[in-house]
Amino acid sequence: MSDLIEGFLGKSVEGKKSKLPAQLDYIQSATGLFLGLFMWVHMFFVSTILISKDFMYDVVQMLEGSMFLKEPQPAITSFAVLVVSAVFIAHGLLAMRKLPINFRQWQSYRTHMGMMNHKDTSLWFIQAATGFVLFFLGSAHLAMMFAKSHEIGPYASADRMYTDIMWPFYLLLLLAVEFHGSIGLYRLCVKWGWFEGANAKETRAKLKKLKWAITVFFLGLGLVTLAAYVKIGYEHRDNAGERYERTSHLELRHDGKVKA
Ligand code: HEM
Ligand code: HEM
Repeated sequence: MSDLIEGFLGKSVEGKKSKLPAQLDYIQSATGLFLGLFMWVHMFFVSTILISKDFMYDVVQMLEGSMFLKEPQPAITSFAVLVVSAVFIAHGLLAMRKLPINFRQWQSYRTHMGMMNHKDTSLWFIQAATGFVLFFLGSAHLAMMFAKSHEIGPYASADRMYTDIMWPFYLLLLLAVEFHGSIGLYRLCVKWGWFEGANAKETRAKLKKLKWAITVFFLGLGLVTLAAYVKIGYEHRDNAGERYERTSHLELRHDGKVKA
């Protein structure tokens, strides 16, 4: 009954407003923070190809449990994808509350943005637009990684980029996620007053510089990594589909021994 009254009047029987919007905002920030930090770790894993094919191969095997299991299990990757997807979906659903949903709201936002000419308001626009792109491309990537977790490796990933012509998809995803993620983390710091210190204005200027440095670093790293996969895919084009074999046969086994 009390739900019904609140549903009609927007207030509880005692006249209090629901705490739910604030709680939803909190969950949105927490999921955003998780995804933002996950993407940093993810970019380091993916860019191991820049060190060597063997190194990327070893890292993939390790993430598939080679240190503990007799045989590496790609199902572990699929499980990790499910966990990340759950957070991704929760974040996307909650974020949708913030998007202008009809022409009137959209017009009003644009007018305010133009009149205020305030950089942080314009940043929100970039975040909403890149979030919309991520909704499609991010979901497709996660579905692909879930279904093809056994096809991750120096050759399998590179063949996907070049022979399966997935590099334009990854280029768009990379641009969207890097801008969205670093703007998001910056906005999180401002929103919750993290690292505020004595002079909030000064901190905001510093945070903004840091945000740009992080965007440039991860975008640069991502582009070089993408180029490396495309190059390997191009060189491997006549043997696309063939799996990578380690060049040196030193391998750390699940029992802790080194196999030659
Ligand atoms: C389904 C795809 C996604 C959509 C639709 C989406 C959309 C949004 C929107 C509209 C906001 C601004 C919310 C506000 O003004 O309060 C936001 C915030 C944020 N997003 Fe996303 N996003 C998505 C995926 C991601 C991913 C993959 C990351 C990781 C890089 C991420 C990280 C963040 C962060 C850190 C925030 C700041 C949270 C806050 O202000 O409370 N998002 N997202
Ligand atoms: C547990 C979940 C995830 C796994 C296992 C995973 C795995 C991978 C792998 C193996 C690649 C290399 C290319 C390939 O083999 O196709 C890759 C690239 C990429 N992923 Fe993910 N990914 C995950 C989540 C995400 C999420 C949530 C996003 C952002 C929405 C994302 C964005 C990207 C981007 C932008 C690239 C290209 C990076 C570059 O070339 O520099 N990934 N991912």
